[in-house]
Amino acid sequence: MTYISPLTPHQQEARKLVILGSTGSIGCSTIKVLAEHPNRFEVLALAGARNARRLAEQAAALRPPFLAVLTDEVAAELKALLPAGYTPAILVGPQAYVDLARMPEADIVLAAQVGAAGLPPAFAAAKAGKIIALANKEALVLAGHLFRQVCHETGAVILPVDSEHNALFQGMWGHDSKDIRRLVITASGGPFRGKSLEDLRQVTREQALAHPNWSMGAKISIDSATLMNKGLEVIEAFHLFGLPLENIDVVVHPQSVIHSIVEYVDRSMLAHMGPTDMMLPIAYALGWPDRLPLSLEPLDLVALGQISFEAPAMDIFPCLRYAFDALRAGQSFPVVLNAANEIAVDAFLGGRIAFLDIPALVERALEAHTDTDVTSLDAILALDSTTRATVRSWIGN
Ligand SMILES: NC(=O)C1=CN([C@@H]2O[C@H](COP(=O)(O)OP(=O)(O)OC[C@H]3O[C@@H](n4cnc5c(N)ncnc54)[C@H](OP(=O)(O)O)[C@@H]3O)[C@@H](O)[C@H]2O)C=CC1
Ligand SMILES: CC(=O)[C@@H](O)[C@H](O)COP(=O)(O)O
Ligand SMILES: [Mn+2]
Repeated sequence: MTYISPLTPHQQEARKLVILGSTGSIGCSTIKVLAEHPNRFEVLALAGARNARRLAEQAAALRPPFLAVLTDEVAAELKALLPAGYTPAILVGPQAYVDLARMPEADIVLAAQVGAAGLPPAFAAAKAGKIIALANKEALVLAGHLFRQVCHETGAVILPVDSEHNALFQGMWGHDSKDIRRLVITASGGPFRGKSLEDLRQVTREQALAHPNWSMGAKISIDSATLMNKGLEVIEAFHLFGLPLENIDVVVHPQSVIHSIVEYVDRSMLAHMGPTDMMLPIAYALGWPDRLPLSLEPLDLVALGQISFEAPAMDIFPCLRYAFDALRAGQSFPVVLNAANEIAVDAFLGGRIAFLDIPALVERALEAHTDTDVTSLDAILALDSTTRATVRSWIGN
């Protein structure tokens, strides 16, 4: 397995962090974790994209020497918002994220940008042999096969932040892979669990964004509503943990208090339970192999009363099935799946297509595709780009 840490336990020196996507939902939860452990971490860099105001607030509190944003306009806005006397270097554009991800001084890169834009920096961190606290699941969906090879070559370590994978990692830690029979990824079922296809024709953007248990960014919230999030997570688990796809299952667990389950060869199952708060997996990844205390409210089991499980309704939410199919069909299919999904989700959020057009566009893109070579980052990014253009042309924008 590629995720054995080179760090010694109970390391005393402050770990130097680069936080990519600091202005997002995961980024903000990360900053709350840091506030509870000010002496354990030193922030070298914070990177947002367009939210200059939030980045300025974070930077004013943490004073990192480097900041990054997507455009010159946002950089100018950011500069004007910084406190007097604090003059960090402000880097601009996609290359800035790559440069920060491979900074020699950095111990850990937290990769929390949304979408395929997160791939080049996460890949640069892997090539530079960093410890990567990975929230950006899309990076593994597109290039999991390349990460595996690069981590092996450079000694880079991927510590999963995605709650299910972090839970699985906790259940696998200390075990040889021959001890593990099956990984069971839990799914909330999203805001439309139990709905019929007829019901789904009518749903609005606001209904789709209203996740029953988690507060998250817009794109992943829509992915949860279509079950594409769970599909992406199956592909993520496949690459992270190296088990055959047949040994990875999904079960709907509407309460989202069991974050995932490891089944061992003797058929015992270890379920990871905890509050539905991303501070928990973030702190585990940043502190690993130590476990950092957090001031979260405990899970009140008596108040919770009951937990339940059911099979995912793949006939109503076919995106989950498309992800399994894409992984079986060949290495380039998940790239197409992801690109089509990103364009479709963006169009849905922009009011240009209906909810059920998301799975329809993904299916059409997969059907139109024949397997191509994706053995380099450039080839992956090229396929990502052409798929986006094709799906945009279908939508008509
Ligand atoms: N939120 C959650 O609870 C979970 C999230 N994840 C994964 O973590 C990642 C982040 O999710 P989340 O925090 O919810 O997303 P958000 O939309 O809340 O935040 C996205 C972050 O990425 C930045 N960003 C947006 N576009 C670009 C771009 N083109 N280039 C560089 N940076 C960009 C945003 O900057 P700005 O806002 O400044 O424009 C922001 O910092 C996703 O891959 C998601 O699947 C995984 C598990 C749980
Ligand atoms: C918090 C987290 O990790 C999300 O990926 C979450 O799992 C989304 O919920 P769903 O189970 O509804 O996709
Ligand atoms: Mn998840």
